[in-house]
Amino acid sequence: MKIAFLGPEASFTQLATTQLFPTETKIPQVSILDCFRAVEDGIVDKAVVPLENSIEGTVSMTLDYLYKTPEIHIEAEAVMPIAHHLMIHKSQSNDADLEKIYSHPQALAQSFHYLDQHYKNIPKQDFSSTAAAAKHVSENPDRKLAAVANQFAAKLYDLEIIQRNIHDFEQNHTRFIIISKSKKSYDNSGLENIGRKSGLLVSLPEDHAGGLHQVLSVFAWRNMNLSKIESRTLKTGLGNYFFFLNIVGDWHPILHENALEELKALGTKVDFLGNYNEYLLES
Ligand SMILES: O=C(O)C(=O)C[C@]1(C(=O)O)C=C[C@@H](O)C=C1
Repeated sequence: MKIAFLGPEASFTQLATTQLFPTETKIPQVSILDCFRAVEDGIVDKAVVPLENSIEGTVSMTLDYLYKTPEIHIEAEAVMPIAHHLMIHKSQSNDADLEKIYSHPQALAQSFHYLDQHYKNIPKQDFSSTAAAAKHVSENPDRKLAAVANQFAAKLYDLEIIQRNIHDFEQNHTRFIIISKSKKSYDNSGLENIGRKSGLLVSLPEDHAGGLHQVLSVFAWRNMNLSKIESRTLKTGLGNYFFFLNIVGDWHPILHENALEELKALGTKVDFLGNYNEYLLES
């Protein structure tokens, strides 16, 4: 089996993928979009992508491509603690006169206050992943560059960590999802299972008073507990959104199927992403 992930080696997504699929063939991708494409085109069986971070919120690219590719489902979720470190090339003795700090936009955002306090005037530049940023620093020994990445990237790319744990809040976790075209759910008794949930994408037919209330009442009177509701722009004009919803627990074949039917009867477009396990990974 082939698994795509947002690479390169030593990205946070790779750390998650290795715990979820220790023995499978893992194929790094340059972007989240490439992970979706690899699944869509059948180049891989599954992919692992980040969905949400406890400091910075939703990874909007993942949500957008879940919406755009209705044939792709979620097989499982996995939550992993995230620690960011600031690192430079070993040939640079210190952080004086730093030229630039590179990282994935999520990592820069998760460390925003630290970087603002200590490196306010140093330009920050987005990179496709934290590991790609670390690799770039390692390939430019003569420049005064720094990266925000994890300790495995520092080791792999032979960089010096000059400040540990620079994320702004101690509790920093990222939720990853396994995506595939199969409607199966991923099961792994070797990992800590922390719950079960379903994912749904819902868009309303047109903006009208009480539209969202009607959608939510479908779940409320059936006593279905929502753990997340997020709106995201449809990109068809200001004020047009779709909603990503999580429902806690197992999928009840009658109660839940009826809920889907009722949502459709309200004129909403519903994409059921799956009923799946949530695991806790190690950092
Ligand atoms: O850049 C990486 O290393 C990634 O795996 C991506 C990613 C993300 O998109 O959220 C994963 C976990 C961290 O939150 C920071 C970055």
